[in-house]
Amino acid sequence: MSLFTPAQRRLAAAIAKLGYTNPFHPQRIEWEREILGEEFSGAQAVWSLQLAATTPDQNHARISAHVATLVRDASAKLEAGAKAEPIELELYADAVLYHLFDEYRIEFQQMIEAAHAGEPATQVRFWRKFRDDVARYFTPAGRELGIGYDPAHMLACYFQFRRAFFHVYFFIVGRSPAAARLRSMVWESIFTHDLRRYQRSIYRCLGDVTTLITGPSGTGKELVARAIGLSRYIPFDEERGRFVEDFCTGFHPVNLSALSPTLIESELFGHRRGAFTGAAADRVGWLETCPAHGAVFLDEIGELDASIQVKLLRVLQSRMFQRLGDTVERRFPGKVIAATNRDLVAEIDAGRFREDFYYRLCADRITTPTLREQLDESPEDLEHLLLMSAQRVAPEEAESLAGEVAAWINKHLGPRYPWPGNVRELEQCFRNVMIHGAYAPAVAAKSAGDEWESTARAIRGGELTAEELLRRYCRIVHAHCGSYEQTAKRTGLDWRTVKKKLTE
Ligand SMILES: Nc1ncnc2c1ncn2[C@@H]1O[C@H](COP(=O)(O)OP(=O)(O)OP(=O)(O)O)[C@@H](O)[C@H]1O
Repeated sequence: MSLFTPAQRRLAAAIAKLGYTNPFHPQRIEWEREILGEEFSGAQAVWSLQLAATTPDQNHARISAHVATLVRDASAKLEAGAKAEPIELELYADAVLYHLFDEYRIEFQQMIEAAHAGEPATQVRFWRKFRDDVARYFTPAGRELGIGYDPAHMLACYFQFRRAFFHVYFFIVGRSPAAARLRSMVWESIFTHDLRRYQRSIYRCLGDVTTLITGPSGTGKELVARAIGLSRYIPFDEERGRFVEDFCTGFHPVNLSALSPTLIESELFGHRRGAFTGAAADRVGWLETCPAHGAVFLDEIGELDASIQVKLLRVLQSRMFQRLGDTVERRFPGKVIAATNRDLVAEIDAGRFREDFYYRLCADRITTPTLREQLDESPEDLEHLLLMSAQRVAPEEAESLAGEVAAWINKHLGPRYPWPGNVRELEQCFRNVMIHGAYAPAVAAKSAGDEWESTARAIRGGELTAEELLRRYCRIVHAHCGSYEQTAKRTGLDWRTVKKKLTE
């Protein structure tokens, strides 16, 4: 007896693909469409938070119902003693994994929300039930099917997927392809592009890989770092029925530009009493307190003193460090996430950033898009982001408040305003308009806007030479991107040419 009907087999094959797809990649929508055929509804190109949505996403609920029926039918056959081909068992296992993830979605979500409200997120009350469910599907009527599975690892992976989804979906807002690419990149940074391989083996070592986030100020680099840091794999201890660490306590941001070199060293490496003037007692640094499954976030890494770059290079290379004034070798067990709005390539060129250090940082790179870039692709994101701000302060009248601020922006700043301070500036603009009924942009912002207006006028009048046009275009793009590297990428020029155009 075959485990599936031909239609079920097709469904199981599609589910196996959907279950392992990056949920923030447009491919996911294609699989959903393939599975649901005429039942598919909606035309969203990418999956993003619908702040003003009145109807929930129906596709997911429909697929879940199909998978539940498929799993129920197949497991009943297996319980009745049906034999299945290895390929069928593989498809069955994938469908069960998808189904169980769905079944426990709410429990995981509740754990995450409770953790954000201050409760420890280690104890798993539903562990025994989960383990029994897994056994029921994978050893029907006590029969070994030969499907290799470890319920504790499954639980750890499920919790990680749920956390990653939560931190990426609910916090990185925007419907533009640029925002979608960012969410997709963050997901890859957590799970790689091959989720099966990640679950099999890579989950053990991804903490050794440093993530470097670059992008202009106010574009969400810390948001991205937090999403990655709070979504690390945390093993589940089945003896004690709890996760070995609390994910909420595993993210340590250190703003390197706010501290003197000595303080940075002391914050990161710790010190011994008397190591420097003012070191009255021993101090344990972040590299030492960071849990094995946590992360230290080094913000503004481009500002780091050369002598500390050397020390950190050693940590990234060998994972070993010493407290200031101490000779004992200690091990850093966590992950490093670094961010900068500086153009590190230009910094290397200027002799301010070590090349060898850069190559230790750049194994996993993520670039955050400017707000202008997002609005160029999806102008309605302005209102969407304003809605996010409005919901924080006045949820009951968020839509009208966001609409009012959007109208003010369109009237007074115009739809082409460059937003040099990015989403952070938009948030400040929102507050200013809400409080004072107006917002005055900074001088730099105005001049970037003026540059655009005067260039547009000159183009319309056919007044510019090709040289001057390129120079001005580079200046406008640079005002949006904030770095030579990004400007070069956007314009297709070499970054040295960009630099020359900007300084001519
Ligand atoms: N895509 C986004 N979705 C939602 N909020 C965002 C997004 N990008 C930025 N923000 C918000 O903008 C503000 C600034 O973000 P964040 O501090 O992460 O920026 P940053 O790039 O680290 O800035 P800096 O380089 O100045 O440290 C935060 O309130 C953050 O929540």
